[in-house]
Amino acid sequence: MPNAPVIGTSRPAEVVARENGLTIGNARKTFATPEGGVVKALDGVSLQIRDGEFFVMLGPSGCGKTTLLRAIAGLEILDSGEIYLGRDRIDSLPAYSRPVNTVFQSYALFPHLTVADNIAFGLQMERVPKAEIATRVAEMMALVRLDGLGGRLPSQLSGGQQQRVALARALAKRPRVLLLDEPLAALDLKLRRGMQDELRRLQRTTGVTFVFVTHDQEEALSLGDRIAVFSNGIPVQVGTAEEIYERPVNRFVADFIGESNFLTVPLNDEGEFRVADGPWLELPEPVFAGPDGTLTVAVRPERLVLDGSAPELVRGRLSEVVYMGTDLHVRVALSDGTSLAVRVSPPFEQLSLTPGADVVVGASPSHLRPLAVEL
Ligand SMILES: Nc1ncnc2c1ncn2[C@@H]1O[C@H](COP(=O)(O)OP(=O)(O)OP(=O)(O)O)[C@@H](O)[C@H]1O
Repeated sequence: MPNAPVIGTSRPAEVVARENGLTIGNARKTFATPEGGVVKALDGVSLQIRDGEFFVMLGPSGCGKTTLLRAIAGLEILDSGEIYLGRDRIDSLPAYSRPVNTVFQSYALFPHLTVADNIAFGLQMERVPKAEIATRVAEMMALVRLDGLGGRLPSQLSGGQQQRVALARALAKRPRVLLLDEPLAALDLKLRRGMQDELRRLQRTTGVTFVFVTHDQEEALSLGDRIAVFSNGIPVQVGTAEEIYERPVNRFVADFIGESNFLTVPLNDEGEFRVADGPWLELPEPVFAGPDGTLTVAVRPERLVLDGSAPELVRGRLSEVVYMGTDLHVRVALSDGTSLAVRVSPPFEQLSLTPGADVVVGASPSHLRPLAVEL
């Protein structure tokens, strides 16, 4: 009965997950520092990256992103943990026999080889037949829009074009996973934005799984199907750009991605909170208060309003109003001495927002994010 429905599965979820994508299980890596100390670069990382996904690893400098990328590539050996590609365990394979390829920030092109020869290099090493190499090089040059530049040396190309050669070279071997370590960091802002569009297009066209490391949160939000935010050697949150921006799991994520107001608020017996001398409000979701009876609520400046269009959060006095063209950056001083950042979008002319004016700050409950107490 080939078409009989399959009802349920007795296989554990992790076994099913491992059949596809890239699975990292409890990866640990420490380094001895020259000063005689020890750094935990990876402190028990578990991640499931899906086939054909644009996956971004984001975090501040030193949080372990590059170490994990290098471990996937085989350039770093884990102290413990496992890496699977589909059902195959790859963490004990030498780098050259893993079906992954890496693009570095430095491009690492061969300066004495032409663009076409740079792209062909890996294929020649694998003894791919000549005719096949020629076809694939032409295909790759078209893919990264470098037609006509095959005879040039890297030094005769712009930074953006060199980066395209590096991408073409890495994709020519048709890896299952392409690892990208801050590949756009050396480009100026405008070129960088252009290359981000290009990378998304390349990823969609080829269907290759991209694992992309960056410390630039805007880049991460614009590129990633999903993003892992790293801190101190572990991913603290994994989710879509929207999930991470709108529902950060803790203060670190709320602070690292975008801008947030962090309000320390008391909680009463009814489970309500208030900001400074504002009205008592219901919590949008139940959260435990810290030992001192307070909790932290995060709210984005652009989610606060001054025009009465959302329920009152607190009253205050404008202490600063900065005109930024597309919006106003405003600070509101509260009775308890704290100050709130608020972004006001146009039209703001009727609101008569001048320093010293009394204002009512409003917020919809769904935009208030109580943060779990960090133990
Ligand atoms: N070969 C090494 N020897 C000693 N310490 C290392 C080595 N490689 C990395 N580290 C340390 O391990 C930690 C994680 O480094 P890693 O390069 O993975 O961070 P990162 O998040 O990629 O940072 P960046 O964005 O600055 O590259 C850092 O504290 C770093 O100093």
